[in-house]
Amino acid sequence: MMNGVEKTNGEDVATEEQLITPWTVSVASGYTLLRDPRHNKGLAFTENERDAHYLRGLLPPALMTQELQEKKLMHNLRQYEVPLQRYMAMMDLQERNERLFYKLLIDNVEELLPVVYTPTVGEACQKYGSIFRRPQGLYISLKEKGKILEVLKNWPESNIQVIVVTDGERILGLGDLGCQGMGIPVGKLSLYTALGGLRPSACLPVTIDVGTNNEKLLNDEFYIGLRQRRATGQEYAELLEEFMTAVKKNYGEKVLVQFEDFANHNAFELLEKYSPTHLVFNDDIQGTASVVLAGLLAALKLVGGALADHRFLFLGAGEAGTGIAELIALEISKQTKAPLEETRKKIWLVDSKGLIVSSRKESLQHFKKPWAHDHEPVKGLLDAVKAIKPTVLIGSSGVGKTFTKEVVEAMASINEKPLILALSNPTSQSECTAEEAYTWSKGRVIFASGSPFDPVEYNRKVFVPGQANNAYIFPGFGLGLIMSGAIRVHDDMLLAASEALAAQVKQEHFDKGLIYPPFSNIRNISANIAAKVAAKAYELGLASRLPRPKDLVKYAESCMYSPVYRSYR
Ligand SMILES: NC(=O)C1=CN([C@@H]2O[C@H](COP(=O)(O)OP(=O)(O)OC[C@H]3O[C@@H](n4cnc5c(N)ncnc54)[C@H](OP(=O)(O)O)[C@@H]3O)[C@@H](O)[C@H]2O)C=CC1
Ligand SMILES: CC(=O)C(=O)O
Ligand SMILES: [Mg+2]
Repeated sequence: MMNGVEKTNGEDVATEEQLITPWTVSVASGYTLLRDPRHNKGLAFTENERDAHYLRGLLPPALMTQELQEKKLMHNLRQYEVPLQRYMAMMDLQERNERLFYKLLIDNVEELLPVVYTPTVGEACQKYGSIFRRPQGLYISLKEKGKILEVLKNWPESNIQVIVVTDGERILGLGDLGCQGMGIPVGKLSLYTALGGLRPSACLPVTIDVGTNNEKLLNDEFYIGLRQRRATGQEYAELLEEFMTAVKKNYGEKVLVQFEDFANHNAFELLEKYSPTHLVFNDDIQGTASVVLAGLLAALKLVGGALADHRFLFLGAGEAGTGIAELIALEISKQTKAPLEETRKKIWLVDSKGLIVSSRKESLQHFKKPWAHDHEPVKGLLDAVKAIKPTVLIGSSGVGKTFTKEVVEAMASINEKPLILALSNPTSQSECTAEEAYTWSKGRVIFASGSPFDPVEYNRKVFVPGQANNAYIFPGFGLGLIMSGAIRVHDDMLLAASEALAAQVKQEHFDKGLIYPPFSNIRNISANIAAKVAAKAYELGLASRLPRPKDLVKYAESCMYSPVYRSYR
Protein backbone atom coordinates (compact mmCIF):
# COMPACT_ATOMS: atom_id res chain seq x y z
CA MET A 1 0.00 0.00 0.00
CA MET A 2 2.88 2.37 1.00
CA ASN A 3 0.49 5.19 1.61
CA GLY A 4 -0.79 4.83 5.12
CA VAL A 5 -3.42 2.56 6.60
CA GLU A 6 -6.29 2.45 4.18
CA LYS A 7 -9.41 4.51 4.69
CA THR A 8 -11.85 2.93 7.07
CA ASN A 9 -15.10 4.81 6.80
CA GLY A 10 -17.07 5.61 3.69
CA GLU A 11 -17.87 9.21 2.87
CA ASP A 12 -21.48 8.86 1.83
CA VAL A 13 -22.91 7.64 5.07
CA ALA A 14 -25.25 10.56 5.69
CA THR A 15 -28.95 9.82 5.77
CA GLU A 16 -31.42 11.97 3.83
CA GLU A 17 -32.23 13.95 6.95
CA GLN A 18 -28.61 14.78 7.82
CA LEU A 19 -26.94 17.95 6.58
CA ILE A 20 -23.78 17.44 4.56
CA THR A 21 -20.97 19.66 3.33
CA PRO A 22 -20.95 19.87 -0.48
CA TRP A 23 -17.30 19.01 -1.11
CA THR A 24 -16.03 19.04 -4.65
CA VAL A 25 -12.84 17.30 -5.70
CA SER A 26 -10.77 18.97 -8.42
CA VAL A 27 -7.31 18.37 -9.86
CA ALA A 28 -4.84 20.98 -8.66
CA SER A 29 -2.71 22.46 -11.39
CA GLY A 30 -0.54 25.46 -12.15
CA TYR A 31 -0.22 28.07 -9.45
CA THR A 32 -2.70 26.23 -7.18
CA LEU A 33 -0.62 23.06 -7.37
CA LEU A 34 2.49 24.94 -6.22
CA ARG A 35 0.52 26.35 -3.29
CA ASP A 36 -0.89 22.95 -2.24
CA PRO A 37 1.45 21.51 0.40
CA ARG A 38 0.17 17.97 -0.05
CA HIS A 39 1.11 17.89 -3.75
CA ASN A 40 3.76 20.56 -4.19
CA LYS A 41 7.23 19.28 -5.15
CA GLY A 42 8.90 22.63 -5.87
CA LEU A 43 11.90 22.28 -8.15
CA ALA A 44 11.40 18.51 -8.21
CA PHE A 45 8.56 18.76 -10.73
CA THR A 46 9.85 17.04 -13.88
CA GLU A 47 9.82 18.62 -17.35
CA ASN A 48 6.80 16.49 -18.27
CA GLU A 49 4.95 17.48 -15.13
CA ARG A 50 5.73 21.14 -15.77
CA ASP A 51 4.14 20.80 -19.21
CA ALA A 52 1.17 18.73 -18.18
CA HIS A 53 0.28 20.76 -15.10
CA TYR A 54 0.63 24.33 -16.37
CA LEU A 55 3.76 25.02 -14.36
CA ARG A 56 5.87 26.47 -17.18
CA GLY A 57 7.27 29.81 -16.14
CA LEU A 58 6.06 29.46 -12.59
CA LEU A 59 9.30 27.71 -11.62
CA PRO A 60 12.90 28.58 -12.45
CA PRO A 61 14.41 26.22 -15.04
CA ALA A 62 16.52 24.07 -12.69
CA LEU A 63 15.38 20.59 -11.67
CA MET A 64 16.24 19.16 -8.27
CA THR A 65 15.83 15.68 -6.84
CA GLN A 66 14.10 15.31 -3.51
CA GLU A 67 17.47 14.27 -2.08
CA LEU A 68 19.08 17.50 -3.23
CA GLN A 69 16.18 19.54 -1.84
CA GLU A 70 16.66 17.71 1.45
CA LYS A 71 20.38 18.45 1.48
CA LYS A 72 19.72 22.14 0.82
CA LEU A 73 17.11 22.40 3.55
CA MET A 74 19.22 20.63 6.14
CA HIS A 75 22.06 23.01 5.28
CA ASN A 76 19.72 25.98 5.69
CA LEU A 77 18.26 24.69 8.97
CA ARG A 78 21.72 24.23 10.47
CA GLN A 79 22.44 27.92 9.85
CA TYR A 80 19.85 28.89 12.46
CA GLU A 81 21.35 29.03 15.92
CA VAL A 82 18.11 29.80 17.72
CA PRO A 83 16.04 26.59 18.16
CA LEU A 84 12.73 28.45 17.71
CA GLN A 85 13.88 29.65 14.28
CA ARG A 86 14.49 26.03 13.29
CA TYR A 87 11.02 25.16 14.55
CA MET A 88 9.47 27.94 12.48
CA ALA A 89 11.45 26.91 9.42
CA MET A 90 10.16 23.34 9.83
CA MET A 91 6.57 24.53 10.23
CA ASP A 92 6.94 26.68 7.11
CA LEU A 93 8.19 23.65 5.23
CA GLN A 94 5.26 21.55 6.45
CA GLU A 95 2.89 24.17 5.10
CA ARG A 96 4.76 24.44 1.80
CA ASN A 97 5.79 20.91 0.91
CA GLU A 98 4.48 18.16 3.18
CA ARG A 99 6.36 15.23 1.65
CA LEU A 100 9.67 17.07 1.87
CA PHE A 101 8.92 17.93 5.51
CA TYR A 102 8.36 14.26 6.34
CA LYS A 103 11.37 13.13 4.30
CA LEU A 104 13.55 15.50 6.34
CA LEU A 105 12.05 14.38 9.62
CA ILE A 106 12.31 10.66 8.84
CA ASP A 107 15.85 10.78 7.46
CA ASN A 108 17.20 13.10 10.20
CA VAL A 109 15.05 12.02 13.10
CA GLU A 110 17.65 12.36 15.86
CA GLU A 111 18.60 15.86 14.76
CA LEU A 112 15.07 17.12 14.12
CA LEU A 113 13.09 15.49 16.94
CA PRO A 114 14.30 18.16 19.41
CA VAL A 115 13.11 20.80 16.93
CA VAL A 116 9.56 19.69 16.18
CA TYR A 117 9.11 18.02 19.59
CA THR A 118 10.50 18.51 23.12
CA PRO A 119 12.22 20.77 24.05
CA THR A 120 11.60 23.34 21.28
CA VAL A 121 7.87 22.67 20.91
CA GLY A 122 7.50 23.85 24.53
CA GLU A 123 8.97 27.24 23.73
CA ALA A 124 6.88 27.36 20.55
CA CYS A 125 3.69 26.87 22.60
CA GLN A 126 4.74 29.59 25.02
CA LYS A 127 5.20 31.99 22.09
CA TYR A 128 2.51 30.52 19.82
CA GLY A 129 0.56 33.77 19.68
CA SER A 130 3.55 35.63 18.27
CA ILE A 131 4.69 32.97 15.82
CA PHE A 132 1.21 31.91 14.69
CA ARG A 133 0.84 32.03 10.91
CA ARG A 134 -1.67 29.49 9.73
CA PRO A 135 -3.94 27.20 11.72
CA GLN A 136 -2.59 23.64 11.65
CA GLY A 137 -5.48 21.97 13.45
CA LEU A 138 -9.02 22.49 14.67
CA TYR A 139 -9.81 24.96 17.43
CA ILE A 140 -12.95 24.04 19.33
CA SER A 141 -13.82 26.63 21.94
CA LEU A 142 -16.82 27.31 24.16
CA LYS A 143 -18.06 29.50 21.29
CA GLU A 144 -18.57 26.35 19.22
CA LYS A 145 -20.79 24.68 21.82
CA GLY A 146 -23.75 23.05 20.09
CA LYS A 147 -21.96 23.18 16.72
CA ILE A 148 -19.03 20.81 17.14
CA LEU A 149 -20.21 18.35 14.49
CA GLU A 150 -20.38 21.20 11.99
CA VAL A 151 -16.91 22.36 13.02
CA LEU A 152 -15.52 18.87 12.36
CA LYS A 153 -17.05 19.02 8.89
CA ASN A 154 -15.17 22.23 8.16
CA TRP A 155 -11.90 20.32 8.28
CA PRO A 156 -10.86 19.48 4.70
CA GLU A 157 -10.28 15.78 5.39
CA SER A 158 -13.08 13.38 6.20
CA ASN A 159 -11.18 10.11 6.67
CA ILE A 160 -9.56 10.76 10.00
CA GLN A 161 -7.89 7.87 11.85
CA VAL A 162 -6.12 9.60 14.75
CA ILE A 163 -7.02 12.71 16.71
CA VAL A 164 -4.63 14.14 19.27
CA VAL A 165 -6.55 16.50 21.50
CA THR A 166 -5.46 18.80 24.32
CA ASP A 167 -7.17 21.44 26.40
CA GLY A 168 -3.79 23.04 27.04
CA GLU A 169 -3.95 22.94 30.83
CA ARG A 170 -0.70 20.99 31.46
CA ILE A 171 1.61 21.53 28.51
CA LEU A 172 4.76 19.51 29.20
CA GLY A 173 6.04 20.80 32.55
CA LEU A 174 5.18 24.38 31.53
CA GLY A 175 1.69 24.55 33.01
CA ASP A 176 -1.46 26.11 31.56
CA LEU A 177 -0.81 27.49 28.07
CA GLY A 178 -4.47 27.56 27.08
CA CYS A 179 -5.18 27.61 23.37
CA GLN A 180 -1.46 27.87 22.61
CA GLY A 181 -1.13 24.23 23.57
CA MET A 182 -1.99 23.53 19.90
CA GLY A 183 1.73 23.05 19.22
CA ILE A 184 1.52 19.76 21.13
CA PRO A 185 -1.17 17.94 19.05
CA VAL A 186 0.50 19.28 15.90
CA GLY A 187 3.92 17.98 17.03
CA LYS A 188 2.59 14.62 18.27
CA LEU A 189 0.77 14.02 14.99
CA SER A 190 3.82 14.86 12.91
CA LEU A 191 5.50 12.04 14.86
CA TYR A 192 2.52 9.76 14.17
CA THR A 193 3.38 10.15 10.50
CA ALA A 194 7.17 10.30 10.63
CA LEU A 195 7.71 7.65 13.31
CA GLY A 196 4.59 5.51 12.96
CA GLY A 197 3.71 5.85 9.28
CA LEU A 198 0.14 7.16 9.58
CA ARG A 199 -0.99 9.19 6.54
CA PRO A 200 -0.76 12.95 7.31
CA SER A 201 -4.27 13.42 5.93
CA ALA A 202 -5.59 10.85 8.44
CA CYS A 203 -4.30 12.90 11.40
CA LEU A 204 -6.29 15.68 13.08
CA PRO A 205 -4.82 17.99 15.76
CA VAL A 206 -7.50 19.47 18.04
CA THR A 207 -7.33 22.05 20.80
CA ILE A 208 -10.31 22.45 23.07
CA ASP A 209 -10.38 26.01 24.39
CA VAL A 210 -12.30 26.47 27.61
CA GLY A 211 -10.21 29.49 28.64
CA THR A 212 -6.97 29.72 30.57
CA ASN A 213 -5.96 30.54 34.12
CA ASN A 214 -2.59 31.80 32.89
CA GLU A 215 -2.65 35.52 33.77
CA LYS A 216 0.29 36.28 31.55
CA LEU A 217 -1.55 34.92 28.51
CA LEU A 218 -4.82 36.60 29.50
CA ASN A 219 -2.94 39.90 29.46
CA ASP A 220 -0.98 39.16 26.29
CA GLU A 221 -2.31 41.16 23.35
CA PHE A 222 -1.14 38.45 20.97
CA TYR A 223 -2.89 35.59 22.81
CA ILE A 224 -4.90 33.51 20.31
CA GLY A 225 -7.41 31.90 22.66
CA LEU A 226 -10.57 32.79 24.58
CA ARG A 227 -9.80 35.60 26.98
CA GLN A 228 -11.52 34.14 30.03
CA ARG A 229 -10.73 31.91 32.98
CA ARG A 230 -11.18 28.16 32.51
CA ALA A 231 -14.65 26.72 32.47
CA THR A 232 -14.98 23.79 34.84
CA GLY A 233 -17.56 21.33 36.15
CA GLN A 234 -20.68 20.81 34.08
CA GLU A 235 -19.79 23.40 31.45
CA TYR A 236 -16.46 21.65 30.79
CA ALA A 237 -17.94 18.16 30.87
CA GLU A 238 -20.70 19.09 28.42
CA LEU A 239 -18.28 20.49 25.86
CA LEU A 240 -16.09 17.39 26.09
CA GLU A 241 -19.13 15.13 25.82
CA GLU A 242 -20.31 16.95 22.72
CA PHE A 243 -16.83 16.64 21.23
CA MET A 244 -16.51 12.91 21.93
CA THR A 245 -19.99 12.22 20.55
CA ALA A 246 -19.38 14.29 17.42
CA VAL A 247 -16.06 12.59 16.78
CA LYS A 248 -17.59 9.13 16.88
CA LYS A 249 -20.50 10.18 14.75
CA ASN A 250 -18.36 11.85 12.12
CA TYR A 251 -15.42 9.45 11.90
CA GLY A 252 -16.86 6.17 13.16
CA GLU A 253 -16.09 3.90 16.07
CA LYS A 254 -12.50 3.16 15.04
CA VAL A 255 -11.09 6.67 15.15
CA LEU A 256 -8.36 6.82 17.81
CA VAL A 257 -8.60 9.75 20.22
CA GLN A 258 -5.35 10.44 22.05
CA PHE A 259 -5.73 12.71 25.08
CA GLU A 260 -2.61 14.80 25.57
CA ASP A 261 -1.47 17.24 28.23
CA PHE A 262 -4.74 17.61 30.10
CA ALA A 263 -4.38 18.47 33.79
CA ASN A 264 -4.72 15.39 35.99
CA HIS A 265 -8.04 16.48 37.54
CA ASN A 266 -9.59 15.97 34.10
CA ALA A 267 -7.26 13.41 32.52
CA PHE A 268 -8.07 10.41 34.70
CA GLU A 269 -11.79 11.12 34.61
CA LEU A 270 -11.94 11.52 30.82
CA LEU A 271 -10.02 8.30 30.31
CA GLU A 272 -12.26 6.37 32.66
CA LYS A 273 -15.42 7.89 31.22
CA TYR A 274 -14.67 7.28 27.53
CA SER A 275 -12.65 4.02 27.63
CA PRO A 276 -15.75 1.81 27.62
CA THR A 277 -17.34 3.51 24.60
CA HIS A 278 -14.53 4.98 22.49
CA LEU A 279 -11.09 4.03 21.20
CA VAL A 280 -9.22 6.35 23.57
CA PHE A 281 -5.69 6.45 24.88
CA ASN A 282 -4.08 8.89 27.31
CA ASP A 283 -0.49 9.35 26.22
CA ASP A 284 0.69 10.91 29.48
CA ILE A 285 -0.76 8.16 31.65
CA GLN A 286 -0.56 5.10 29.39
CA GLY A 287 2.06 5.91 26.72
CA THR A 288 4.52 7.11 29.34
CA ALA A 289 3.87 4.01 31.44
CA SER A 290 4.61 1.77 28.49
CA VAL A 291 7.83 3.52 27.53
CA VAL A 292 9.17 3.53 31.08
CA LEU A 293 8.29 -0.11 31.65
CA ALA A 294 10.15 -0.93 28.41
CA GLY A 295 13.23 0.90 29.71
CA LEU A 296 13.05 -0.93 33.03
CA LEU A 297 12.68 -4.34 31.38
CA ALA A 298 15.69 -3.57 29.19
CA ALA A 299 17.68 -2.16 32.12
CA LEU A 300 17.44 -5.46 34.00
CA LYS A 301 20.20 -6.71 31.67
CA LEU A 302 22.46 -4.02 33.16
CA VAL A 303 21.34 -3.88 36.79
CA GLY A 304 20.41 -7.54 37.25
CA GLY A 305 17.51 -9.23 39.02
CA ALA A 306 13.87 -9.49 38.01
CA LEU A 307 11.47 -6.54 38.02
CA ALA A 308 10.02 -7.84 41.29
CA ASP A 309 13.45 -7.61 42.96
CA HIS A 310 13.52 -3.84 42.57
CA ARG A 311 12.17 -0.95 44.67
CA PHE A 312 10.82 2.09 42.89
CA LEU A 313 10.56 5.68 44.11
CA PHE A 314 8.82 8.45 42.15
CA LEU A 315 9.06 12.18 42.58
CA GLY A 316 5.66 13.25 41.23
CA ALA A 317 2.41 11.33 41.70
CA GLY A 318 0.29 12.62 38.83
CA GLU A 319 -0.58 11.23 35.42
CA ALA A 320 2.91 10.07 34.48
CA GLY A 321 3.95 8.91 37.98
CA THR A 322 0.88 6.89 38.94
CA GLY A 323 0.37 5.67 35.34
CA ILE A 324 3.87 4.20 35.28
CA ALA A 325 3.55 2.85 38.82
CA GLU A 326 0.36 0.98 37.93
CA LEU A 327 1.83 -0.62 34.81
CA ILE A 328 4.95 -1.74 36.71
CA ALA A 329 2.73 -3.27 39.40
CA LEU A 330 0.65 -5.00 36.71
CA GLU A 331 3.72 -6.44 34.98
CA ILE A 332 5.16 -7.72 38.28
CA SER A 333 1.80 -9.21 39.12
CA LYS A 334 1.67 -11.01 35.74
CA GLN A 335 5.24 -12.26 36.19
CA THR A 336 4.95 -13.43 39.80
CA LYS A 337 1.21 -14.20 40.05
CA ALA A 338 1.11 -12.04 43.18
CA PRO A 339 -2.02 -9.86 43.52
CA LEU A 340 -1.78 -6.19 42.48
CA GLU A 341 -2.30 -5.01 46.08
CA GLU A 342 0.93 -6.83 46.97
CA THR A 343 3.02 -5.79 43.97
CA ARG A 344 2.06 -2.14 44.46
CA LYS A 345 3.92 -2.23 47.77
CA LYS A 346 7.25 -2.24 45.93
CA ILE A 347 6.44 1.20 44.58
CA TRP A 348 6.52 4.50 46.51
CA LEU A 349 5.62 7.99 45.40
CA VAL A 350 6.44 11.47 46.65
CA ASP A 351 4.15 14.40 45.80
CA SER A 352 4.39 18.08 46.73
CA LYS A 353 3.52 17.23 50.34
CA GLY A 354 6.04 14.43 50.80
CA LEU A 355 5.96 10.64 50.75
CA ILE A 356 2.50 9.21 50.09
CA VAL A 357 1.72 7.17 53.21
CA SER A 358 -1.41 5.64 54.73
CA SER A 359 -1.90 8.40 57.30
CA ARG A 360 -2.54 10.80 54.36
CA LYS A 361 -5.03 8.49 52.65
CA GLU A 362 -8.23 10.39 53.43
CA SER A 363 -7.05 13.62 51.84
CA LEU A 364 -5.46 12.06 48.74
CA GLN A 365 -6.80 12.34 45.17
CA HIS A 366 -8.28 9.00 44.06
CA PHE A 367 -5.38 8.08 41.77
CA LYS A 368 -2.91 8.36 44.65
CA LYS A 369 -4.81 6.23 47.17
CA PRO A 370 -3.50 2.82 45.97
CA TRP A 371 0.03 4.04 46.75
CA ALA A 372 -0.58 5.05 50.38
CA HIS A 373 1.49 2.36 52.10
CA ASP A 374 2.24 2.07 55.80
CA HIS A 375 5.17 4.27 56.73
CA GLU A 376 5.83 7.22 58.99
CA PRO A 377 5.50 10.62 57.25
CA VAL A 378 8.57 11.74 55.26
CA LYS A 379 8.82 15.29 53.91
CA GLY A 380 11.52 15.72 51.29
CA LEU A 381 12.88 13.57 48.46
CA LEU A 382 16.31 13.08 50.02
CA ASP A 383 14.79 11.68 53.21
CA ALA A 384 12.48 9.50 51.14
CA VAL A 385 15.44 8.06 49.24
CA LYS A 386 17.18 7.32 52.53
CA ALA A 387 14.06 5.76 54.02
CA ILE A 388 12.87 3.68 51.05
CA LYS A 389 16.30 2.81 49.60
CA PRO A 390 15.03 2.52 46.04
CA THR A 391 16.96 0.83 43.24
CA VAL A 392 15.10 2.95 40.70
CA LEU A 393 14.35 6.70 41.00
CA ILE A 394 11.90 8.27 38.57
CA GLY A 395 11.23 12.00 38.21
CA SER A 396 7.72 12.91 37.01
CA SER A 397 6.92 16.11 38.88
CA GLY A 398 7.43 18.66 36.12
CA VAL A 399 9.81 20.53 38.42
CA GLY A 400 13.41 20.95 37.31
CA LYS A 401 16.61 20.54 39.34
CA THR A 402 14.96 18.38 42.01
CA PHE A 403 17.46 15.51 41.70
CA THR A 404 20.16 17.34 43.61
CA LYS A 405 23.74 16.23 44.15
CA GLU A 406 22.73 14.82 47.54
CA VAL A 407 19.86 12.83 46.03
CA VAL A 408 22.03 11.33 43.26
CA GLU A 409 24.82 10.60 45.74
CA ALA A 410 22.35 8.88 48.06
CA MET A 411 21.14 6.70 45.14
CA ALA A 412 24.77 5.88 44.32
CA SER A 413 25.55 4.96 47.91
CA ILE A 414 22.61 2.53 48.02
CA ASN A 415 23.16 0.96 44.60
CA GLU A 416 26.15 -0.21 42.59
CA LYS A 417 24.27 0.85 39.44
CA PRO A 418 21.47 3.25 40.34
CA LEU A 419 18.79 3.62 37.69
CA ILE A 420 17.60 7.23 37.39
CA LEU A 421 14.99 8.53 34.96
CA ALA A 422 14.43 12.29 34.77
CA LEU A 423 11.21 12.30 32.76
CA SER A 424 10.03 15.90 33.10
CA ASN A 425 9.90 18.01 29.96
CA PRO A 426 11.12 20.23 28.46
CA THR A 427 14.84 20.37 29.27
CA SER A 428 14.35 23.31 31.67
CA GLN A 429 12.15 21.07 33.86
CA SER A 430 14.43 18.03 33.80
CA GLU A 431 15.08 16.76 37.33
CA CYS A 432 18.81 16.85 36.59
CA THR A 433 21.03 16.99 33.53
CA ALA A 434 22.80 13.95 32.11
CA GLU A 435 26.13 15.49 33.04
CA GLU A 436 25.04 15.94 36.65
CA ALA A 437 23.77 12.36 36.86
CA TYR A 438 27.01 10.84 35.53
CA THR A 439 29.29 13.17 37.48
CA TRP A 440 27.53 12.92 40.84
CA SER A 441 27.27 9.13 40.61
CA LYS A 442 30.90 8.91 39.48
CA GLY A 443 29.88 7.33 36.20
CA ARG A 444 27.79 4.54 37.76
CA VAL A 445 24.27 5.71 36.96
CA ILE A 446 22.06 4.23 34.24
CA PHE A 447 20.32 7.40 33.08
CA ALA A 448 17.60 8.42 30.65
CA SER A 449 15.58 11.61 30.36
CA GLY A 450 12.35 12.85 28.80
CA SER A 451 14.10 15.52 26.74
CA PRO A 452 17.36 14.72 24.98
CA PHE A 453 20.84 15.40 26.35
CA ASP A 454 24.11 15.16 24.44
CA PRO A 455 26.60 12.40 25.31
CA VAL A 456 28.75 13.17 28.33
CA GLU A 457 32.43 12.46 28.83
CA TYR A 458 33.34 11.53 32.38
CA ASN A 459 36.70 10.10 33.43
CA ARG A 460 37.65 9.70 29.77
CA LYS A 461 34.60 7.52 29.11
CA VAL A 462 31.71 8.64 26.90
CA PHE A 463 28.21 8.00 28.28
CA VAL A 464 25.20 8.20 25.98
CA PRO A 465 22.00 9.12 27.80
CA GLY A 466 18.81 7.60 26.42
CA GLN A 467 15.54 9.46 25.89
CA ALA A 468 12.70 8.05 27.98
CA ASN A 469 9.85 9.61 26.07
CA ASN A 470 6.45 8.30 25.07
CA ALA A 471 7.38 9.16 21.46
CA TYR A 472 8.86 5.64 21.32
CA ILE A 473 5.44 4.16 21.99
CA PHE A 474 2.45 6.15 20.76
CA PRO A 475 3.21 6.12 17.00
CA GLY A 476 3.65 2.33 16.84
CA PHE A 477 0.89 1.75 19.37
CA GLY A 478 -1.56 3.81 17.32
CA LEU A 479 -0.51 2.09 14.10
CA GLY A 480 -1.14 -1.30 15.74
CA LEU A 481 -4.62 -0.23 16.84
CA ILE A 482 -5.56 1.20 13.46
CA MET A 483 -4.16 -1.57 11.27
CA SER A 484 -6.02 -4.20 13.29
CA GLY A 485 -9.21 -2.15 13.38
CA ALA A 486 -9.14 -2.28 17.19
CA ILE A 487 -12.21 -0.91 18.86
CA ARG A 488 -10.88 -0.53 22.42
CA VAL A 489 -7.53 -0.10 24.20
CA HIS A 490 -6.58 -2.75 26.75
CA ASP A 491 -3.76 -2.66 29.35
CA ASP A 492 -2.32 -5.87 27.92
CA MET A 493 -1.65 -3.95 24.71
CA LEU A 494 0.48 -1.50 26.70
CA LEU A 495 2.45 -4.40 28.17
CA ALA A 496 2.87 -5.88 24.68
CA ALA A 497 4.19 -2.53 23.43
CA SER A 498 6.69 -2.36 26.33
CA GLU A 499 7.99 -5.84 25.60
CA ALA A 500 8.28 -5.06 21.89
CA LEU A 501 10.29 -1.90 22.59
CA ALA A 502 12.52 -3.58 25.21
CA ALA A 503 13.29 -6.37 22.70
CA GLN A 504 14.74 -3.76 20.34
CA VAL A 505 17.55 -2.84 22.75
CA LYS A 506 20.64 -4.69 21.53
CA GLN A 507 24.02 -5.43 23.12
CA GLU A 508 25.66 -2.53 21.27
CA HIS A 509 23.18 -0.17 22.98
CA PHE A 510 23.69 -1.71 26.42
CA ASP A 511 27.44 -1.31 25.91
CA LYS A 512 26.91 2.45 25.75
CA GLY A 513 24.73 2.41 28.86
CA LEU A 514 21.53 2.83 26.81
CA ILE A 515 18.22 1.29 27.83
CA TYR A 516 16.40 2.46 24.71
CA PRO A 517 17.34 1.87 21.08
CA PRO A 518 18.31 4.94 19.06
CA PHE A 519 15.50 6.90 17.38
CA SER A 520 17.31 6.52 14.04
CA ASN A 521 15.70 3.07 13.70
CA ILE A 522 12.27 4.17 14.93
CA ARG A 523 10.16 3.17 11.92
CA ASN A 524 11.34 -0.39 12.23
CA ILE A 525 10.77 -0.23 15.99
CA SER A 526 7.27 1.17 15.45
CA ALA A 527 6.43 -1.64 13.02
CA ASN A 528 7.46 -4.16 15.69
CA ILE A 529 5.43 -2.39 18.38
CA ALA A 530 2.44 -2.14 16.02
CA ALA A 531 2.66 -5.86 15.26
CA LYS A 532 2.67 -6.83 18.94
CA VAL A 533 -0.19 -4.45 19.77
CA ALA A 534 -2.23 -5.74 16.83
CA ALA A 535 -1.49 -9.35 17.80
CA LYS A 536 -2.82 -8.59 21.27
CA ALA A 537 -5.92 -6.95 19.81
CA TYR A 538 -6.64 -10.11 17.78
CA GLU A 539 -5.93 -12.34 20.79
CA LEU A 540 -8.34 -10.34 22.96
CA GLY A 541 -11.05 -10.34 20.30
CA LEU A 542 -10.84 -6.55 20.00
CA ALA A 543 -9.69 -6.44 16.37
CA SER A 544 -12.21 -5.88 13.62
CA ARG A 545 -9.99 -6.12 10.53
CA LEU A 546 -10.40 -9.73 9.44
CA PRO A 547 -8.86 -12.01 8.44
CA ARG A 548 -5.77 -11.39 10.58
CA PRO A 549 -2.70 -10.81 8.38
CA LYS A 550 -0.21 -13.65 8.88
CA ASP A 551 2.97 -11.61 9.22
CA LEU A 552 1.97 -8.57 11.26
CA VAL A 553 5.39 -6.88 11.11
CA LYS A 554 5.39 -7.06 7.31
CA TYR A 555 1.81 -5.90 7.25
CA ALA A 556 2.64 -2.93 9.51
CA GLU A 557 5.54 -1.99 7.23
CA SER A 558 3.34 -2.23 4.16
CA CYS A 559 0.85 0.17 5.75
CA MET A 560 3.40 2.88 6.50
CA TYR A 561 3.28 6.20 4.67
CA SER A 562 6.30 6.93 2.55
CA PRO A 563 7.27 10.60 1.96
CA VAL A 564 8.89 9.94 -1.41
CA TYR A 565 7.39 12.11 -4.17
CA ARG A 566 4.81 10.58 -6.49
CA SER A 567 4.81 11.03 -10.27
CA TYR A 568 1.89 12.95 -11.72
CA ARG A 569 0.33 12.01 -15.00
N1 LIG B 1 9.07 11.66 29.33
C1 LIG B 1 7.82 11.50 28.98
O1 LIG B 1 7.51 10.75 28.05
C2 LIG B 1 6.76 12.22 29.72
C3 LIG B 1 7.05 13.20 30.60
N2 LIG B 1 6.07 13.84 31.27
C4 LIG B 1 6.46 14.93 32.14
O2 LIG B 1 6.15 14.64 33.48
C5 LIG B 1 5.86 15.83 34.16
C6 LIG B 1 4.60 15.62 34.99
O3 LIG B 1 3.52 15.34 34.17
P1 LIG B 1 2.15 14.79 34.79
O4 LIG B 1 2.38 13.58 35.59
O5 LIG B 1 1.19 14.72 33.71
O6 LIG B 1 1.77 16.01 35.75
P2 LIG B 1 0.77 16.05 36.97
O7 LIG B 1 0.44 17.45 37.19
O8 LIG B 1 -0.32 15.06 36.77
O9 LIG B 1 1.65 15.52 38.21
C7 LIG B 1 2.69 16.23 38.79
C8 LIG B 1 3.01 15.61 40.13
O10 LIG B 1 4.20 16.19 40.61
C9 LIG B 1 4.00 16.62 41.94
N3 LIG B 1 4.84 17.77 42.25
C10 LIG B 1 4.77 19.01 41.77
N4 LIG B 1 5.74 19.78 42.30
C11 LIG B 1 6.41 19.00 43.17
C12 LIG B 1 7.51 19.20 44.03
N5 LIG B 1 8.13 20.39 44.10
N6 LIG B 1 7.94 18.16 44.76
C13 LIG B 1 7.34 16.97 44.69
N7 LIG B 1 6.31 16.71 43.89
C14 LIG B 1 5.85 17.71 43.14
C15 LIG B 1 2.52 16.96 42.04
O11 LIG B 1 2.18 16.91 43.40
P3 LIG B 1 0.72 17.29 43.97
O12 LIG B 1 -0.17 16.18 43.49
O13 LIG B 1 0.90 17.30 45.42
O14 LIG B 1 0.37 18.60 43.36
C16 LIG B 1 1.94 15.83 41.19
O15 LIG B 1 1.79 14.67 41.95
C17 LIG B 1 5.78 16.93 33.12
O16 LIG B 1 6.96 17.68 33.16
C18 LIG B 1 5.71 16.19 31.81
O17 LIG B 1 6.37 16.89 30.78
C19 LIG B 1 4.75 13.51 31.14
C20 LIG B 1 4.39 12.54 30.26
C21 LIG B 1 5.37 11.86 29.45
C1 LIG C 1 6.24 13.73 26.48
C2 LIG C 1 4.94 14.17 26.97
O1 LIG C 1 3.92 13.65 26.56
C3 LIG C 1 4.89 15.19 27.98
O2 LIG C 1 5.91 15.64 28.46
O3 LIG C 1 3.77 15.57 28.32
MG1 LIG D 1 2.21 14.81 27.02
